[in-house]
Amino acid sequence: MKRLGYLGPPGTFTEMAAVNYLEAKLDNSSRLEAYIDIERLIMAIADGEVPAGIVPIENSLEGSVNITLDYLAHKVNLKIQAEITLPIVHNLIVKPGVKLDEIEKVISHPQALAQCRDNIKKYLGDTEIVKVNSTAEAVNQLSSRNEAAIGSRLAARRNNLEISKAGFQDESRNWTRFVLLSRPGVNLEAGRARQALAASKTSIILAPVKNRPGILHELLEEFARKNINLTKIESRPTRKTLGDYLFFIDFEGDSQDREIKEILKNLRLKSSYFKVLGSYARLEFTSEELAVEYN
Ligand SMILES: O=C(O)C(=O)C[C@]1(C(=O)O)C=C[C@@H](O)C=C1
Repeated sequence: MKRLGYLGPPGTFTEMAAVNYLEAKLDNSSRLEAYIDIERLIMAIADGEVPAGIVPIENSLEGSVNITLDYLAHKVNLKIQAEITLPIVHNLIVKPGVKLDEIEKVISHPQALAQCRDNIKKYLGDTEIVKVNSTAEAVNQLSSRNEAAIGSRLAARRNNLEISKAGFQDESRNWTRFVLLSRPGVNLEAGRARQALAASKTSIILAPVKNRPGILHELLEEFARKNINLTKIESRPTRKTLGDYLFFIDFEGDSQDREIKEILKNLRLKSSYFKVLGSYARLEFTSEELAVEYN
């Protein structure tokens, strides 16, 4: 692959996904390139500035990363080449020696702030909340004793900061799903890997032909009839009319399988918008399995 874009700067959880992905692929020659926000990274892949990139797409506490879904639906034609799932541990990070009652402002990425919503209230009350492009940007920005950032242990260590509270997310079990994106026609999954990386999941986006009773049921019945397990269904606005939706559907199986090809053909006939985002391998890491630990 040689160059792999990720949501940076160094110290983000997306960097952790990228490093662990390359390690699983036994790839020690690709260079990581940090992009400061998800929008810029996705456009850079689409424009051919970087051959591939890793972005967050869903979290177990806060749900979808909408910017990623919306760009994949409306702005670009990219393929998902792999899925990487990681456990996420957030930390409340401060200048050395700062006590909780000194903190007047908390800085982080909106997903991280949302994953820690209850604990922010519980420990910091009605503190000011500042949203930035990534958790690592928040940690890098921390400049006074009245501020705290939410981010990775690695980012705290790199900036010589202190962890005031580890495991600051509202539920101790917390995962984020990331996807590896590239332009169509690129096959990044060939080659060596620490584990078999066969395509085992497919993601599509569709809009039903007509908004009428039972249409969603009809579409989903295609999967039920062939005993195909759906792993996610999510709706996002079409951006045309209020009440019109695109459905993002993930399911188990490879779009090259005969049965799945047939399902996709039938769905396409019943859709006014239809896009296959790709069939891809899933890499799921537990904290023990992470080759590179950022948490
Ligand atoms: O800001 C980061 O560190 C990221 O990698 C982004 C991101 C996200 O957008 O979901 C990744 C993992 C966590 O869910 C929190 C933030």
